Amino acid sequence: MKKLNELFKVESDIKIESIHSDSRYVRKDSIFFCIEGLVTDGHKYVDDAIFQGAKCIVHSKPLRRYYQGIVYIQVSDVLDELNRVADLFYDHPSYKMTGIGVTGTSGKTVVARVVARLLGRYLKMGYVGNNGIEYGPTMMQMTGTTPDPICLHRNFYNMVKENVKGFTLEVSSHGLALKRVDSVNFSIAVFTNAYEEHMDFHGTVDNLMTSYVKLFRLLKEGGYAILNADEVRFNHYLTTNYKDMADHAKILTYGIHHKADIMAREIEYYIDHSAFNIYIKNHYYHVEVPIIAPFNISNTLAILTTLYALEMTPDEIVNAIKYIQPVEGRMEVVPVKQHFHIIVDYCQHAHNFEEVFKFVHSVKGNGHLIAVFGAPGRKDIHKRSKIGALANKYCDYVILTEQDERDDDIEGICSQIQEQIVDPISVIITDRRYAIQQAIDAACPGDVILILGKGHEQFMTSLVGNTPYPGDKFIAQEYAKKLYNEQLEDDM
Ligand SMILES: CC(=O)N[C@H]1[C@@H](OP(=O)(O)OP(=O)(O)OC[C@H]2O[C@@H](n3ccc(=O)[nH]c3=O)[C@H](O)[C@@H]2O)O[C@H](CO)[C@@H](O)[C@@H]1O[C@H](C)C(=O)N[C@@H](C)C(=O)N[C@H](CCC(=O)O)C(=O)O
Ligand SMILES: Nc1ncnc2c1ncn2[C@@H]1O[C@H](COP(=O)(O)OP(=O)(O)OP(=O)(O)O)[C@@H](O)[C@H]1O
Ligand SMILES: N[C@H](CCC[C@H](N)C(=O)O)C(=O)O
Repeated sequence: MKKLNELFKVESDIKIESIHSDSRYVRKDSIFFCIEGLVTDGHKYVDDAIFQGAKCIVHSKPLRRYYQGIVYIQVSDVLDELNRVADLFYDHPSYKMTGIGVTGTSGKTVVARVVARLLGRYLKMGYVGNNGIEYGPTMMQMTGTTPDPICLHRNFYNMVKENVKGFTLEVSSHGLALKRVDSVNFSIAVFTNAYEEHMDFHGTVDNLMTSYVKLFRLLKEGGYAILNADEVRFNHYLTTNYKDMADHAKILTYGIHHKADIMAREIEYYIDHSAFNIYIKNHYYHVEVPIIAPFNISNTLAILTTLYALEMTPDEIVNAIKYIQPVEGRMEVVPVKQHFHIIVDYCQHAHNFEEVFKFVHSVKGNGHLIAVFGAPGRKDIHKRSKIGALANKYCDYVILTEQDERDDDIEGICSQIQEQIVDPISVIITDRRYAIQQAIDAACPGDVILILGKGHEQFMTSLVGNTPYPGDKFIAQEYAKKLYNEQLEDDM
């Protein structure tokens, strides 16, 4: 809690209990920040906020009415002010911890989650990202990736109270563009990869790249920039658009194909693990990880390079590799007793589908590839035909199903995907649970079932909002177990 005159240059010393940018959550004795959004404008909700108990309004446009007893503060950029005040209100919490930001199109969750878990073996760590917010006993689900500054600093404040020493934060390109992390102190910034995605929001590749570069500008003086040597295009963009980065940050690189500080070579891929030689500066080791697919080797290198930046020795890093486990819903192999494989993955973009299909195709031997997936409603509609064409190229059987329908139409979405599927047998089973069960019923020894798109998520977004969903892994595992036991009984 702070007095208003500790947050702004004003006379009023009223005690501020909380800060908000959404009028629907405003509480008594609070500050309301009016944000101009893409859908609506926070300036419209000032009266609601005051009715709910706001005592101070921070705005950029003239307001319709001004009430007695309310402090109005007009600024040129409310988001900048929100960042400054959120950080100050919560006592600069991110400066009291080691902040590790992870950005890029794909792999943020894997890298941020595993780094937090590996470091969590030595000290208290926090994690904020697509799989939720986690520190000490706190575990919250989230629907997005990077929260707004108020949510971030409130959670950082609670982390400091819990004696958390460091955090990993997934920083989306949206989060960077919409100034969600402008007031966060980052000691390490990690880059995974850049694909031409989210164009509906960014408009151009240039805008997307500019967003990613911003994380490196936010690095504290002398912090570490961890770059993927295989991402030649982004590295070029970064060095031409942030020319003096090397004067402010220490740079470390990782790579599978290009020369880097930390490299993986002689990689062997299997359906349930990978083996490779790792080169850390002038040290060399042979390692095995229960992590699958080429992109996850790249993620593993990003993770290990982060440990290196935190001054772990090569021997300590190699020891830490033993504790790497797959992240929930990210190329997660579902343990079943049958002789087929089930993998759950959080494919979001067409390029994710391509890489996952390609990988499974290359390791599955003579088995069939059975895929269960759909596409979300009202989002990236061009993706539908692309993933249909990819399924046509790589799969043997395809079951199209629901995935976050919103106010769209599942049958319609599935049909748009199905139009591109000519060779493999494809069916539409809109009930996702039944679709997964059908795939398991159809599987023979050696086959691989890929259940894509929902990953770890335990909700389904429909017209009425999020409704509970047990999760792809749970449904698959339970059904495979039931089937196995029934077969055992039949055989007896
Ligand atoms: C494009 C985007 O990021 N939009 C976010 C943004 O919405 P917006 O700017 O359109 O806000 P708005 O709905 O127009 O409202 C404007 C302001 O009025 C306020 N308001 C609104 C209604 C009301 O009754 N009272 C009120 O005060 C809102 O709280 C807001 O401050 O601010 C909202 C409030 O914080 C977010 O909920 C919303 O995220 C939406 C749900 C979203 O889908 N975001 C996605 C695209 C996103 O950010 N995804 C990335 C990950 C992407 C990836 O890598 O896959 C992420 O980091 O989550
Ligand atoms: N390094 C990578 N390169 C390409 N694809 C990847 C990489 N890592 C993961 N993927 C694919 O992207 C999916 C999402 O991975 P992850 O959740 O780690 O990414 P993210 O950056 O957090 O994505 P989002 O912003 O959509 O939540 C995985 O399920 C996998 O299919
Ligand atoms: N199952 C979710 C995924 C959200 C992915 C998130 N990264 C984003 O796009 O904001 C949906 O399709 O709505």
